Amino acid sequence: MVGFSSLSAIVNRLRRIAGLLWQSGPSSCLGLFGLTLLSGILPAVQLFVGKLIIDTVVVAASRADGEVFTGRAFALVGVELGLLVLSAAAQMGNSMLEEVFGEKLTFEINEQILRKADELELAYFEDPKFYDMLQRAQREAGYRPLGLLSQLLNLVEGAIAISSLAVLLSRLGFFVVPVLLLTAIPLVVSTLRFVRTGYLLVNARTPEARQMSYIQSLMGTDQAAKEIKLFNLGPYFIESYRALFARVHKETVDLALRKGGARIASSVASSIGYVGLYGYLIWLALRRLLTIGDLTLYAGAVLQLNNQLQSFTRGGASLYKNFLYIDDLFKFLDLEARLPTSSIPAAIPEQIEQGIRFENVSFRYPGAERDVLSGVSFELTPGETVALVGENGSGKTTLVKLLTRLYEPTGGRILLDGKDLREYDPAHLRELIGVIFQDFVRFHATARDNIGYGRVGELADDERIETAAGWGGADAVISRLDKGYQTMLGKWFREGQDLSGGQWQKIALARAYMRDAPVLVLDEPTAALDARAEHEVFRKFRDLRQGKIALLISHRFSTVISADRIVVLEGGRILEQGSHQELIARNGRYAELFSLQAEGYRV
Ligand SMILES: Nc1ncnc2c1ncn2[C@@H]1O[C@H](COP(=O)(O)OP(=O)(O)OP(=O)(O)O)[C@@H](O)[C@H]1O
Repeated sequence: MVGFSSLSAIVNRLRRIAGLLWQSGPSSCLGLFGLTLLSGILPAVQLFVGKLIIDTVVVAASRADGEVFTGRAFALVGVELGLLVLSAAAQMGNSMLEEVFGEKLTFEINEQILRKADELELAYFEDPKFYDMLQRAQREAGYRPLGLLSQLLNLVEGAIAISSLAVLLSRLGFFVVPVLLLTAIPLVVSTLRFVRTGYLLVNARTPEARQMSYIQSLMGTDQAAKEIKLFNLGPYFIESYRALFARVHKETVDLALRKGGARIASSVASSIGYVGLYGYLIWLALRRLLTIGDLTLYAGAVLQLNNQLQSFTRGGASLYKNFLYIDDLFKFLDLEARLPTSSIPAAIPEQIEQGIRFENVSFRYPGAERDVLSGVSFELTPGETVALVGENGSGKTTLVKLLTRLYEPTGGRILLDGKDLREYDPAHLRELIGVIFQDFVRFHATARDNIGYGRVGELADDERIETAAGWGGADAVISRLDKGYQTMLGKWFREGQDLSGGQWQKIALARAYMRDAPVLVLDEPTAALDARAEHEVFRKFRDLRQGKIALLISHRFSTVISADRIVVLEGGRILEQGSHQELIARNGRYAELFSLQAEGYRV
């Protein structure tokens, strides 16, 4: 069967699920189990008391000393009432516990998903297959575990009820239970088969489901709303949504029709068994081999057993279904971080002495067909500002991703003070680097937190946050906000205030400075800033970079000029490097790009 190659795999899964349930609430688990046992036994006990009542009534009516029996009959009715109340209380307790426990369980699993997403490296987040897995895991976390739990309990309850009814019916004849079991087989087989088909279908169309949720999120958030309205894209996206739905819906209809047909056929088979046994009971009663009480008892028991078998099958199928789906969750939770790291990481240097050296570094994105960096060698020394320039797609940002160990070079190595970056703990290494990416994040959080996230351990340090804001030029932006640093930024949450592109960039820059790290990486840090703000940012940057390693990526030559050294990348290779004057004198690609830009300013 899908996903379960062996019995040991099933046992493993069961153990894992049991562990999850237990971890989420041991007392709830025990409570649910106890109530389930009770609910399982009660139907057979009720039937049996029912039989005793009828037999007692018959005796009371037919004998002279019937009064004794009448009292007994009423006492039994009292017992029956008690059983009914107990059964209702058990069911109520069960559903209450399930509701409360289910929420806790869902939370536990969602938290595990978040932890896993945090642990996995960037490469996963750039792979569509990862999103399929994540989508499946998140979809399942909401209700599968609870479904699984309640089905497991229902099944236990059903098994107890079936066994107790089987014991009752075995008094009638050894063949009764086997007949009912045999006629239930078609139902079991077809139900399990369709569960598997349904699962395969849902999994196969995860990409379509993701495309649909992408359209939903596009049309449901502020980021895209502007362009969607301006380009009148709404009807187009809605039409795409419809087309995707039509594709998946057709398959759903086909499956439902096939499922319906098979269900009718298997129901006929199980009805034949039930009706046959019912006829047999009538025949026994007519031959006075059964009392009226017996007839009522056995007829009820046959009917109940038949129903129980059907719901047991359906419950088993749902359990199997949840088992399959929950396997997707476990597959996601079992993903392993791919970054090779040393088991005994090297100590991060207190102060960087020699600097960072790229040695013949090559890189190819996972699944890509060509290298985006090849044979890149250059150095970054403390106290020096290096600017990376190059046309779009030449590999500048990729170099930063390698430096920050968001990716691993596919060839060559990067050394920090003579040691390969792989020898350091990635989290510790990243603490050395303050970085702003060109696609920085606009956190829908307070201005204070937006900056403080740069060093989350210092989130309570207002002074540090304000200093970083000053360095990034965000202080002036924040002073104009209604609630200053406490202002919620972005429009998603209550009282949120949105900022302009340049203002957001200043906040992100402050976040990078919050680190006060020995390595500063600024990838297009001023792309959204006006000329005055840009000038100010670089004036401050010159003061701040003292003694630090600073790597600057920019298309603006006004920014690049001030760097100590400029490295020109083209097609993933270093074309030339040197100071601005040296490169201009060389009259190569840098000089060409520089004069192109300078020409743009001439009138
Ligand atoms: N996650 C990715 N997966 C596959 N290819 C990628 C990925 N990110 C970037 N690339 C490719 O790698 C190349 C280098 O991209 P990179 O972002 O490093 O360029 P860049 O020099 O920073 O460009 P820009 O000046 O436009 O910011 C490009 O051809 C790009 O298509």
